[in-house]
Amino acid sequence: MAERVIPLIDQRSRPLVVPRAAQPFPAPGQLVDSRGRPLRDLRISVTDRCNFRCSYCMPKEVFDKDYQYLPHASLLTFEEITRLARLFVGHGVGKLRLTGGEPLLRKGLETLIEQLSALQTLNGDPLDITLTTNGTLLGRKAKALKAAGLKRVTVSLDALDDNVFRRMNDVDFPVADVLAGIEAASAAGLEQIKVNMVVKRGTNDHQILPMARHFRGTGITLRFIEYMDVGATNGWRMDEVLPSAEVISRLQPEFALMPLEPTARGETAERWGYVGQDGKHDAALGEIGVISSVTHAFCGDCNRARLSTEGSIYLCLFASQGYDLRSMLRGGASDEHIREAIAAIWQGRADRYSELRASLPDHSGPRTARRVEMSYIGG
Ligand SMILES: Nc1nc2c(ncn2[C@@H]2O[C@H](COP(=O)(O)OP(=O)(O)OP(=O)(O)O)[C@@H](O)[C@H]2O)c(=O)[nH]1
Ligand SMILES: C[S@@+](CC[C@H](N)C(=O)[O-])C[C@H]1O[C@@H](n2cnc3c(N)ncnc32)[C@H](O)[C@@H]1O
Ligand code: SF4
Ligand code: SF4
Repeated sequence: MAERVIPLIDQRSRPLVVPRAAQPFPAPGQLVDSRGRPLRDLRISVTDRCNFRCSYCMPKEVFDKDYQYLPHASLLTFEEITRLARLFVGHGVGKLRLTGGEPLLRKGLETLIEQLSALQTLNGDPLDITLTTNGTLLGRKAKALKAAGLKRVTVSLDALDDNVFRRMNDVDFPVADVLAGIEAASAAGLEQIKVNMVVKRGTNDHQILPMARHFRGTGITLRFIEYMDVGATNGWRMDEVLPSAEVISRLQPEFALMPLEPTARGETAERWGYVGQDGKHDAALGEIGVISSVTHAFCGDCNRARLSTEGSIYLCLFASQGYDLRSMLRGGASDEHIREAIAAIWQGRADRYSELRASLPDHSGPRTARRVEMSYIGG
C-alpha cells in the first residue's frame, strides 16, 4: 500500500502515516477543474443565521454588532435550491450537504430534503444527503428529517464540559442537550453519525481525551478539526492551532490507534481505528478522524463546491468571490444555460488556498481580498 507522511509543523509530535486512496480520480467522462479535480460534493448553506456564536466562526463582537442577516427575499427558495442541485447532480455530484449557519433554523427544512431526495444521480447510486448541525434542534427534528429522506448527520460538539463549551461556542446551552440530540438522531435511524470537534489550543484541547473516551465504542465517529483561518473575523492565530499529529500523539498513550484506508478520494478526514486485543482494528470500538486543513492541506483532492444562502457558487472555503447563479434563476435562464455556466465555472477553477498557506513560512495565508464568512457559504 502506498503511503504519505504528513509534514509536521509542531516537531514535538510524531509523524502521521496514512494510506493513500486507491480509487480512480476522476472517473472517465467526469467534469473536472483546471487541476483535474472532479465535481462531486455540493454544500448548500440554507441560512446565514445561527443560534450560536462560536468564537472561531461567528464571534459575538462582530456578528452582533456589524453583521446584517440576509433578508428573507434574498435567500434561495427550496424550489430554486432543488433546481440548482438537480443541475449539479447532472454534472456528477453524488453528495449534498445541508449546512449554514445553523441549517435547522431554516423553517420547513424537511420539505427541501424531500425535494432533494427525489433527484437521480448519473450512475443510479442513491444520492447521499447529509446535514451538519450544532445539534440544538436535533432532538425535536431528527425523526422528521429521517422521514423526509436525510441519510446521515454530522453534529458539531467542541467539549463535554459546559464551561469549556461556553468558551468555544459563546452560548448558554447544556452539552447534555446536544448529546440528547445525537441520541435522537441515532434512534431515528440516521446512519454514520459523526461528531466534529474544532480544537483550539489553550481553550478546549484538554477535552480531546474526554471526548475520545465518551464516543469510543458508541458507533459514532469523532473527528478533530484543526482550527482554520476561514472568514475575516475570527482573529485566527497559528499558535492556537493544535496540529492533528499532536491530537494523535495525545491519544496514543491511552488508546492504541492505527491508520485506516480512506473510504473515498476527496475525503477531508484521515481515519484512525481503535486497535483491539488481536492487534487489528476493532470495528466495535470504532474510529476517529482528523481533519488537517492547516498542517496537511487536502486541496489536491478537493471536489467540493459551495452554494451560498443567496445562490452564489463559491469554489473554495477561503474564497472572496462567488458566481451569482440566483440572477440567472430569477432572470429566466434555461436549464441548459445554467448547466453550461456551472460547467464553465468549475472548469476554470484553480483554487488551493490551504496548500498555498502551508507553503508560507508563517502560515499566515496568502493575501486575498476579504474572505467570505463560513456561515454564509456553508462549512
Ligand atoms: N479547508 C477545507 N476544510 C474543509 C473542506 N470541507 C470540509 N472542511 C472542514 O472539514 C469539516 C468537516 O466537514 P464535514 O462536512 O463534516 O465532513 P466531510 O468529510 O465533508 O463529509 P463526510 O465525510 O462525507 O461526512 C468542515 O466543518 C470543515 O471544517 C474543504 O473543502 N476545505
Ligand atoms: C459553519 S458550521 C455550519 C453548521 C452548523 N452550524 C454546525 O456548527 O455544525 C459547519 C462546521 O464548520 C466548522 N467550523 C466553523 N468554523 C471553523 C473554523 N474556524 N475552523 C474549523 N472548523 C470550523 C464547525 O465546527 C462545524 O463543524
Ligand atoms: S460553527 Fe455552526 S454553530 Fe458555530 S457559529 Fe458557526 S454556524 Fe453557528
Ligand atoms: S482550501 Fe479550498 S481548495 Fe483547498 S481543500 Fe479547502 S475548499 Fe478545497
